[in-house]
Amino acid sequence: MSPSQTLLEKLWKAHTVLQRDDGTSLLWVDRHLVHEGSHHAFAKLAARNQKVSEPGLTFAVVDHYAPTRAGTLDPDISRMIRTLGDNARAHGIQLFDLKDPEQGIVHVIGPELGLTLPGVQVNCGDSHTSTHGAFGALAFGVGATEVAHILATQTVWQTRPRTMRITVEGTLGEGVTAKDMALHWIAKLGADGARGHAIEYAGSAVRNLSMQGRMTLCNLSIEGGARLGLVAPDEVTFAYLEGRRYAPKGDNWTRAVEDWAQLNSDPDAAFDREEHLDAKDIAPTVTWGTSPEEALPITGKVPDPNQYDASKRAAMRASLEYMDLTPGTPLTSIPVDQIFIGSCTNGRIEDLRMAAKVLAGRRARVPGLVSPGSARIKRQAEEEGLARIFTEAGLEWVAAGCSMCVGMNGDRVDAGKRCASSTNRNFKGRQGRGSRTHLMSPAMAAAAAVTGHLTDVRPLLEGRL
Ligand SMILES: CC(C)[C@H](C(=O)O)[C@@H](O)C(=O)O
Ligand code: SF4
Repeated sequence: MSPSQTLLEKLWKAHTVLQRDDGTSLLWVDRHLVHEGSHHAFAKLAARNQKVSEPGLTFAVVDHYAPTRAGTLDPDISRMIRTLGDNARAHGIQLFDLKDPEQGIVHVIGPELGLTLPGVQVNCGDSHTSTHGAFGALAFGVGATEVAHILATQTVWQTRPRTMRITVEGTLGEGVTAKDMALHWIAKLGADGARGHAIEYAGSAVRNLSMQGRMTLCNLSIEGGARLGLVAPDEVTFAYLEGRRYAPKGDNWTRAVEDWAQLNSDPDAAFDREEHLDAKDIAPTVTWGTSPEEALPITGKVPDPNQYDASKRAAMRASLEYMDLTPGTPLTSIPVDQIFIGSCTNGRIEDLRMAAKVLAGRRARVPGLVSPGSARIKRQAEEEGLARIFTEAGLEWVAAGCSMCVGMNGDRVDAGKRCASSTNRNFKGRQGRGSRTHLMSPAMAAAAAVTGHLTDVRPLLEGRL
């Protein structure tokens, strides 16, 4: 009998083509996803006169620069989009461009198309590739040099991360979501709390999450310093994938599900680290600073650096200054200028449903943008009447893409403005030079839209506000 293994160890072994003496493994890549940022890698390939070795396993997606409104494109933006298309056509790669009915953010459409499956290795030149781990896929972001290596060989050299398990037991309260679970653990362990580790999420609170919630959780693994996130596949995973365009069909489906059901950590497998959380301790959480770890329950106050460890004070003061916040201010008194709902973190149908539940029959006091994660989600939200709820509330309903998560397509937050955002990064200038970002769930962003300041969504959901 082989010794007990964690899910990561099983996946790693299954993809190892060869191992170097220093412990680095050459891994086989089953799905290589490329977005506009791949142009450096394609240029490297061209300079060496190399071809893409597995064009059938490579998929190109326009997302970072995707315009979300009609109108003339900035020449630099259209050049980025055109370059991706040219590279895809030159190498015979399937392209999901702006006109494709399946267009969207790479980490949203991979799962929607059934390209992301349990047990496969997914790589992309993008840190939030960790999202796909929600399916029990070995999925991690790589840099430009590695993208070129994968294009040329369909393999990547990688050191195996250490293993870590975060177990969350219990039931999340009303209005508390996977986003809050993620911000909660990152606040507790720190933005590099999981550095060098692959996190497997387990426990009843994780099992009870939908695939959308699991994707949100795995997406944010990176913001806590982890290399990747994983959730062992189960019935919820299989139900999500069945019938998807690239998912196995017929007998292959039946056989695949039998195999996938084996993809879990053995009961007595040892992890390098274990963390345990209780779902009932998790409140709707918002960030107040410029790192995802600078997060607190919405019922809290802007922290006073003097009450924290000396090693933290300088960074906290810098965050407070950038965010223009005073210690002791209740978080719910912080006014916002605008809101954004979207991104690969929280731009899926369930996220939009939650936000719409808060906004239904209400008016937003501040402007805001709602950008679905994909064209498919956009159609679904329109059919379900969610889009109408957003526009009737006074928010702008736009096309799919990374949009205001990173502002590369021109959807930016102006300098000095404060945005309640369903995204994953609140770094200085992330949503535009001088912009101030408060991260939260889509429901919480919707609540902030209704009141014009950071707000606990729970009374709104209960109809008490
Ligand atoms: C532009 C891209 C490479 C980047 C990433 O790696 O994640 C972006 O998607 C982000 O979220 O910051
Ligand atoms: S939506 Fe944001 S986090 Fe996700 S890939 Fe795009 S820029 Fe990165």
